[in-house]
Amino acid sequence: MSQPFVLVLFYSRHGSVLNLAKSIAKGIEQAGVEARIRTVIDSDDHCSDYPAVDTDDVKNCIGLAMGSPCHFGMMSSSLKKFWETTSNHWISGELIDKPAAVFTSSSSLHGGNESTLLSMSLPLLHHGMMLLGVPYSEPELHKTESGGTPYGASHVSGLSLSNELSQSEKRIAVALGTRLANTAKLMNTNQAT
Ligand SMILES: Cc1cc2nc3c(=O)[nH]c(=O)nc-3n(C[C@H](O)[C@H](O)[C@H](O)COP(=O)(O)O)c2cc1C
Repeated sequence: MSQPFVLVLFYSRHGSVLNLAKSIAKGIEQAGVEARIRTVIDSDDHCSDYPAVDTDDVKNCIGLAMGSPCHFGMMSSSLKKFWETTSNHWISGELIDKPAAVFTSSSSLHGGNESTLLSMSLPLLHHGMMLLGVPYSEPELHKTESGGTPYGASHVSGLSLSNELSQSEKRIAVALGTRLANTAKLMNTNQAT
C-alpha cells in the first residue's frame, strides 16, 4: 500500500496556475501529507515538466485540488476532456466522500475568476466529492486586492501575464492546501476504521 497522497491536478499555459499549484502543494505538505502534482498534456501548449495525470491518480488519492486558467469564464477544455475519461470512476463511485478544492488564475479581476472555480466544482460534485472552500476566518480573504475567494484560491495575472502571486493570494492557496490535507487525513482515517 503506497503512502496516502493528495493529488494536485492542474493545467497552465503561462505559469500562473502552476505557481498556485505549488502554493497549494506547500500547504498540503505542511499538514504532513504528500502532495502529488500532476498535469494534463493535451497539446504543446502547457508550461511544465510535471508528469501527466493518470485516472489511477484520481482513484488512489485521499483528496484532490484542481486548478485551471480561466478560459472564457470556465475551466480549460484540456481539463474538462480529462474529466470526460473518468466515467468508470463515476459508475463505481470511487471518488465519493473524498475532499476536493479548486483554484484558478484569470487575467482580469472580474473576468471570470469565480465562475471558473464554480465550473471546476461541477464534475467534482457529480463524482460525489466533498468540496472545500476558504472560510472567512482566513484573514487574507478580507485583505486581498486581487485573487482569493471563498470558492477557492485564485490569482489575477493582469494583461502583462504576471505569474507572480501576491502575498494574500499565496497565503490563501497555502491555507486551502492545509485545510484540504487535514480533512483528507480525517476522512481517510474514518474510512479505514
Ligand atoms: C483561450 C483563453 C481564454 C481566456 N479567457 C479569459 C477570460 O475569460 N477572462 C480572463 O480574465 N482571462 C482570460 N484569459 C487569460 C488567462 O485566464 C490568464 O492569462 C491566466 O492567468 C493564465 O493562466 P496560466 O498562466 O496558468 O496559463 C484567457 C486566456 C486564454 C488563452
